[in-house]
Amino acid sequence: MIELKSISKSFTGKQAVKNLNLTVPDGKIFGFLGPNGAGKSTTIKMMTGILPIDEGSITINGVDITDYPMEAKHLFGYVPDRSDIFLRLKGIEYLNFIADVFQVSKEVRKEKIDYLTKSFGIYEALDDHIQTYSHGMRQKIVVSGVLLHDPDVWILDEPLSGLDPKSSHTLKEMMREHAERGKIVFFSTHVLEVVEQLCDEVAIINHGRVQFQGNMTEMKQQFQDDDNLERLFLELTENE
Ligand SMILES: Nc1ncnc2c1ncn2[C@@H]1O[C@H](COP(=O)(O)OP(=O)(O)OP(=O)(O)O)[C@@H](O)[C@H]1O
Repeated sequence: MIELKSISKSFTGKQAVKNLNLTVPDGKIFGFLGPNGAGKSTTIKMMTGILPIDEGSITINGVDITDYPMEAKHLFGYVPDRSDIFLRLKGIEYLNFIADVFQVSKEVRKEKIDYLTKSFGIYEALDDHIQTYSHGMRQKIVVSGVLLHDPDVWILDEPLSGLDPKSSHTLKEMMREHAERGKIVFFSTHVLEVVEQLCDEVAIINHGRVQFQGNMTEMKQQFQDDDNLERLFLELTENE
């Protein structure tokens, strides 16, 4: 379970996240939906310990990210919204580096690297530098790195953007399998359709606050009953 308790974050006077509460249960694909600038990435950066939390606390499977950052970071894998990291490494060097950090054995890493990179169609590019990869290929190598060490909790910031339809389908299947194993898949998106297709549960964020949390049926009902949510719905569908 992931728990965010009354978290806030400001940037030079502007409050990006406001007293936000969220509980993400095990065994679910959980969508974090909101328009551009809603506060999704800022929240995710606090969940992953990249940004310090101004107020409030976050626990990942009971481990506080501020008090026990190393333990917490072993529990999750994170795909950032921008995948332009370690550009000077070759794809295979990056994956071996991640496998070393998370102490994945030689046999397991070979099998997983082969499986993941073949599934995402980047196996042939493993000896090239990440600098030469397209946005989608960079996304795929980062996703492969996360899945390589098999973390219980997946935290994915706009994971499907930039993926071709086949890889997008592959990743969605992997997300479903992970949730079916009782684990957490938490991902952000500004595309309502993705949430409708994929999620068991959703939280809708706007102007740094959670506007709604529930399952798909409840979400549709709320969209009909609530004028503010209906306006937000129109904003979200405009992006599709
Ligand atoms: N480093 C920063 N410095 C100043 N303001 C920031 C910073 N990061 C985010 N913000 C502001 O905080 C607000 C929330 O941004 P955030 O990136 O969390 O939104 P988002 O929901 O992830 O949007 P998108 O879908 O466009 O990625 C925005 O108004 C943004 O301009």
